[in-house]
Amino acid sequence: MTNITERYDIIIIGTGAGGGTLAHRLAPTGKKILVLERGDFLPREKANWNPQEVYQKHRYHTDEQWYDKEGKAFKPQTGYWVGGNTKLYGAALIRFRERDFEKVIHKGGISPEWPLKYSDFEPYYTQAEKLYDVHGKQGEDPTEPPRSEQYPHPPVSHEPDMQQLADGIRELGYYPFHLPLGLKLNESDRANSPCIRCDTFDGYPCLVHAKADADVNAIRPTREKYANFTLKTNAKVLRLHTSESGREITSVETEIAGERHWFSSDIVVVACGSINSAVLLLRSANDKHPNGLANSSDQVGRNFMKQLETAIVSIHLDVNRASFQKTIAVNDFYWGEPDFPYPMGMVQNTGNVLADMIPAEAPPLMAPFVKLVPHYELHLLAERSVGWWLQTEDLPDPNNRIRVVGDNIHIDYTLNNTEASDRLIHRWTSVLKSIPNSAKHVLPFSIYPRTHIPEQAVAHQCGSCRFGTDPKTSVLDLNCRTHDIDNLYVVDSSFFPSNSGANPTLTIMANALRVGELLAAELR
Ligand SMILES: Cc1cc2nc3c(=O)[nH]c(=O)nc-3n(C[C@H](O)[C@H](O)[C@H](O)COP(=O)(O)OP(=O)(O)OC[C@H]3O[C@@H](n4cnc5c(N)ncnc54)[C@H](O)[C@@H]3O)c2cc1C
Repeated sequence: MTNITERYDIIIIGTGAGGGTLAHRLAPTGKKILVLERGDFLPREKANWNPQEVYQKHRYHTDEQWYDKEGKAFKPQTGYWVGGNTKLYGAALIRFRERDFEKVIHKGGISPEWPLKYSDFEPYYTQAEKLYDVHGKQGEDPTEPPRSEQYPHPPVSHEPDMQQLADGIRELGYYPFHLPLGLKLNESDRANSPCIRCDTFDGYPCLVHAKADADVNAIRPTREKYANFTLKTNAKVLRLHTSESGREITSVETEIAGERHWFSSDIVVVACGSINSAVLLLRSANDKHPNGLANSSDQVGRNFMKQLETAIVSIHLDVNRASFQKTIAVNDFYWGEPDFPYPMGMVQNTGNVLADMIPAEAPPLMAPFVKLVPHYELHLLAERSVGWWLQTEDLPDPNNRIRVVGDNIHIDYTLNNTEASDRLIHRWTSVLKSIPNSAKHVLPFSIYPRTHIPEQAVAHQCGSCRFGTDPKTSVLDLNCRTHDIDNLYVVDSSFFPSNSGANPTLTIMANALRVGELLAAELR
């Protein structure tokens, strides 16, 4: 028998893009909200911007060990903080394309139709862009979906060397556009701008809190303003318990400072990120739900996706003087090209390549070189680099799944749709090689080492509890409520039926605002 420590109207587990945004949306209802977050506030310290600490020592990643499909242990590149993975994200906040919500034939299979369409998400994309300070420019990207409003902020400008590169790409007939980014930048008043356009952005926490993340933009302002909002940090939820009928969650078992607490509420929202949400449901198995909570369909944990990701570095003779390099994106190959009529994905800058990042991220082609050269040469290499990030949609496969074995988390994942990704790498490399020599960075003998992003990079994780109308093939209904348990919701990247080739987080935030509106009406 458990003693309920405290009772609330709603409990939200996790403070990332899903949970943090939902909490922000629901606080004005005046309902008693408890947010449980296993991490702490990420410390503000000089190490936030230290590439050695961040990229080589993984200072802000968990020490946990997970297991791949062969049972081999690996350290996941994920962090447990207030704000979740948005503390470290690159803040590229981009809408899915209209066709991403439809059934799409890929070279490697089928990306299924979503039960809701772009038009259902559009108003919430608009709200999410405002909440997360998105800077962008309409009319540059030929694949962009219709918008009801302009971007809330002007695009983040290209610095001169990046502008030259964008011009060179455009001269070839492509459409480079300003990457939509969530940050607090005022380019017309740089002296008072919170964002200083630094070279430590993508993958780094922001020391000056100028990145628009779920901690700074959602959780902190909510905590300051609303007395009905309670945040407990270092509060790891271990298990959800149900009533005898199995139809309601009756308590949320949580470990805080080594002690067990049981909280209860009318509504419980799981927002632990796609992997940990599935893990929590699976770990909470009981007599009524022997395969895990909300898992009568055997779909919890399945259809896990994370995109095919490749980093390419172009190295040139001239120094790249740009301080904040993550500004260019290209979608010309998003839906394929005439002789490859299948989606290939998106290209964007990675942000800066710094000397201390190279040993950690060294592409195979560079690895032997990196071992041999002293730091000074690495520095010369880094300052002549431009980083590119290529991402291609992976397709839902029931065998790509999250499992819990004993206490351990297993990620059974096999890459698919690889031909489309290979094609994108090949095409982008050929574009870089063809940029007219007038573009400062590109010389005929530029080299293009690349690395496939490995399994431990689970940044774009999604899809382990997909939403749908059929309880036999989906875990959540269209409101992200579990089909099996009346007061249980999952509001994070888990709900995606497919992944798209775009970055996932704006869609996670928009969905949290959509579900928040429904819950606010229900709680009234
Ligand atoms: C280096 C990096 C760069 C990225 N760049 C981009 C980008 O440019 N654009 C983009 O769109 N996306 C980017 N992403 C991905 C983005 O961060 C995620 O899509 C997003 O954070 C997912 O939101 P979420 O709410 O699903 O999960 P998360 O943000 O991971 O939040 C989950 C939260 O739940 C908490 N939690 C987990 N388990 C428990 C538990 N048992 N009890 C209590 N709390 C728990 C976690 O601590 C965390 O706070 C990037 C990610 C990384 C790591």
